[in-house]
Amino acid sequence: MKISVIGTGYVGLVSGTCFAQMGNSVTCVDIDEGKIAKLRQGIIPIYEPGLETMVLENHEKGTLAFTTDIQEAIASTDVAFIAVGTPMGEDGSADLQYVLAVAKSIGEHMQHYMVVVDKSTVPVGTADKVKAAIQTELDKRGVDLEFDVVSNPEFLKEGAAIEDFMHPDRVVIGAESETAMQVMHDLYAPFMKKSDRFIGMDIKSAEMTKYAANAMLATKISFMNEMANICERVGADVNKVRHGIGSDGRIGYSFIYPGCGYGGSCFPKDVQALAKTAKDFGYTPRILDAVEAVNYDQKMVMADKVIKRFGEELSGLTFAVWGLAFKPETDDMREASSITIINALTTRGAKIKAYDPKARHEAESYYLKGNERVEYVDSKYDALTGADALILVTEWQEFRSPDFDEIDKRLNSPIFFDGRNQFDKERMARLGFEYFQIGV
Ligand SMILES: NC(=O)C1=CN([C@@H]2O[C@H](COP(=O)(O)OP(=O)(O)OC[C@H]3O[C@@H](n4cnc5c(N)ncnc54)[C@H](O)[C@@H]3O)[C@@H](O)[C@H]2O)C=CC1
Ligand SMILES: O=C(O)[C@H]1O[C@H](OP(=O)(O)OP(=O)(O)OC[C@H]2O[C@@H](n3ccc(=O)[nH]c3=O)[C@H](O)[C@@H]2O)[C@H](O)[C@@H](O)[C@@H]1O
Repeated sequence: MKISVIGTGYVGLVSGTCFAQMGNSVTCVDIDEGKIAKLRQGIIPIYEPGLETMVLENHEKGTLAFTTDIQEAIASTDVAFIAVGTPMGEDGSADLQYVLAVAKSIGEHMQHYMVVVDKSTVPVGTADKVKAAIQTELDKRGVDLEFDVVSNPEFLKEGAAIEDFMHPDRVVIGAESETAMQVMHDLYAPFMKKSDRFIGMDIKSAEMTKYAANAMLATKISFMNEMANICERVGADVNKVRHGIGSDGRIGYSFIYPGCGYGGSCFPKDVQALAKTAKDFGYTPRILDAVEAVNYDQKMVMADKVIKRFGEELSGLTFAVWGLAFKPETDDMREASSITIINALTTRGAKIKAYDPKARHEAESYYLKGNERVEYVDSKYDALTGADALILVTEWQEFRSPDFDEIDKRLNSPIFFDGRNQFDKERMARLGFEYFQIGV
């Protein structure tokens, strides 16, 4: 099939590349000229395992093209995906301006029947708005063209995006017409050779499915963080409790890791957007509000432990921070807990020596830009030299079996704050560390 993917970010670039990998002819469109110029030169603007090789291969083969010209891209397109951002607006709702701008452009340039697929995460009812925006432009042009708008929420995780897209748990499609449903089934069939995991439904339910999935996952995390905070106060160990409850198949082990809060571009904004939708429709979403409130506080838990140990005034102290990205295997720092922790400590006068395998550029150029108390270093051990304690924020694999002698040697004293509960507290005590975890 001939496919256009409009919006070449984490979702658009991964989706477009995976569709090309399956033999489709794909054009990725973006308004960011710098991004498109880089991609044309074979420079991948984000870090995502496995993505670079696949982009380069398909770009060379001619199955994956990049452009800023939406008119050219959709001229011969069967299916156009909208994969632009839906950031959080000031009142918590999803900002649809980018989605509707793309819909308008599609209406301005469409030449034949097309399936327009909304892959961005959007509130229930957005497909109707997309349809109306396209129709308005067609009416202005005085042309009578048929098109279908379909909802196809994306469930990939950053850091495992290629794997998730190539082997999806499910493909959810909300469509009104049989033709569109069939087109989407044909497009995704190669990704579901083992078993058909295609779930067709009405559009509103598909839109809602995306928010329900993210809200459920965020709820599991906030629930577990709340259990951790209770464990800590009553003298229990949340790591043992996690094992104890995860073994129940009804609960399961996934997404019950306590930590210093969830970040990323999706859970924080999607939980709040769903809560806003609920309120707009007259329902008070008590669970969603609590999930968000627990997470807001959780991002401060590690900084609070540092403050409790060293005092409110941190001038003259230096802390090594391992991990800046919101999770391992990505350079994405949107809503990362590291931002809250670092800002809380530097506001109290501390200096930070930070190391992240991939997110340094994002931190330096955007998310911690201007914070002159942060120094970036090129290795995890360099961060420790002369520091008063180590704070682990993101559990990259290279932090899992560190050389504890080296940590001990380089730190002023062996004090370790572990925001992702990576180590056994008895072992850390034997190694001579003053070791702080979450929920223990
Ligand atoms: N990042 C993730 O892991 C996931 C994101 N999503 C959802 O997918 C959507 C996209 O998210 P990301 O890929 O993270 O966003 P992103 O911010 O990485 O990328 C969005 C891209 O759209 C481009 N864009 C904006 N307006 C445009 C226009 N009029 N024409 C062409 N390009 C335009 C931007 O320049 C940017 O490159 C969001 O709704 C998000 O909630 C869904 C599942 C996973
Ligand atoms: O809509 C989206 O954008 C995506 O949001 C999440 O994916 P992502 O944000 O990339 O990463 P996750 O692996 O879900 O992690 C999110 C945050 O939760 C935290 N987390 C995760 C799991 C856990 O047990 N505990 C925990 O604190 C992570 O550290 C991270 O900060 C969902 O997992 C995807 O299915 C969804 O498509």
